[in-house]
Amino acid sequence: MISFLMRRTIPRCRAYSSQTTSELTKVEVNEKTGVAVVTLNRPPVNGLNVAALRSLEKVIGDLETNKCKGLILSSSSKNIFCAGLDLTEIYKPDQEKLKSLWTAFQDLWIKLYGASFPTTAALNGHAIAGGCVLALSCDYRVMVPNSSIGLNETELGISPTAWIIASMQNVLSKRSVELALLQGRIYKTNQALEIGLIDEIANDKDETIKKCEEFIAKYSRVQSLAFSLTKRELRGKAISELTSNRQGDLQFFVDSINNPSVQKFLEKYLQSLKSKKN
Ligand SMILES: CCCCC/C=C\CCC/C=C/CC(=O)SCCNC(=O)CCNC(=O)[C@H](O)C(C)(C)COP(=O)(O)OP(=O)(O)OC[C@H]1O[C@@H](n2cnc3c(N)ncnc32)[C@H](O)[C@@H]1OP(=O)(O)O
Repeated sequence: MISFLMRRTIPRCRAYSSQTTSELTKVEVNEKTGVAVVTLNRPPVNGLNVAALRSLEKVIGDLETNKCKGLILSSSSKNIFCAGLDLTEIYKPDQEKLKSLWTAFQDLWIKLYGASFPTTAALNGHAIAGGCVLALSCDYRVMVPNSSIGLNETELGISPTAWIIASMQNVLSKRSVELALLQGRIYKTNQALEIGLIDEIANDKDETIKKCEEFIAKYSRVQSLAFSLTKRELRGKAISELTSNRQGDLQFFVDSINNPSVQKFLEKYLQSLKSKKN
């Protein structure tokens, strides 16, 4: 359990206190503001396996319980926010693990997209596929230059499900969503800003966090209850639709991944990622 001790006398530079929940997700809470920096920590690329997804979900649940004032989602990697689902878990998958993976991703999205407090993504690097979904689930995105963000699922041979489309529609124009998803397009930082996929550019990781703090501070005069009820009104439909069709959504994912042409693509894709270094 994360405890929130408000010691207003703590100097600014020492305000964040480390409260590690698990090695996979580090949590630091600013004791002055009640804002939590949650850092994804699964090197090398923060690939999302079941443990990483569950760890982040638990942290968000704890932050809800403790009436967190805001969340800044960050990464311990130098140049990668999150490379999406762990590809090694979806290539030649164990069927039970595959189901657990998608169920954990659904659970995490429901908590993050529906969080009752302001949420931000401090994108200190690439945010691809599932990594982009995490960013889209937040209320605000700040990214460093020369990074990439987008949903490349159609390139992988699969189609995004309704709740993922809803997350993108929440942020982009209808036209931009169509282009982004149908082309499986990955955007560079400046292109992402142009279409509204991110909200701001920052020079480095520290500045992404500072800009996220500034965004969250804008809510200091907003009543928490009014904030959460309004957010629920705005986002509740997409969440209810997934909640009432979790099994169908899971089956769609499992069938998509088990499709032989998707497996064939994944084999080549993984090889191409590995051979980049040679
Ligand atoms: C599949 C889906 C679903 C159906 C449902 C529909 C919609 C769902 C939408 C949300 C769901 C999304 C599913 C996914 O998230 S699938 C994951 C897709 N991710 C990617 O395509 C990203 C692939 N990675 C990259 O493009 C690059 O690695 C990078 C992130 C740009 C970073 O580049 P770089 O800094 O050059 O690092 P490397 O490429 O050398 O990578 C280092 C190391 O990490 C391995 N790796 C990279 N990505 C993954 C990954 N996602 N999972 C597991 N491992 C990964 C890479 O192979 C290298 O390994 P070695 O060091 O051993 O060579």
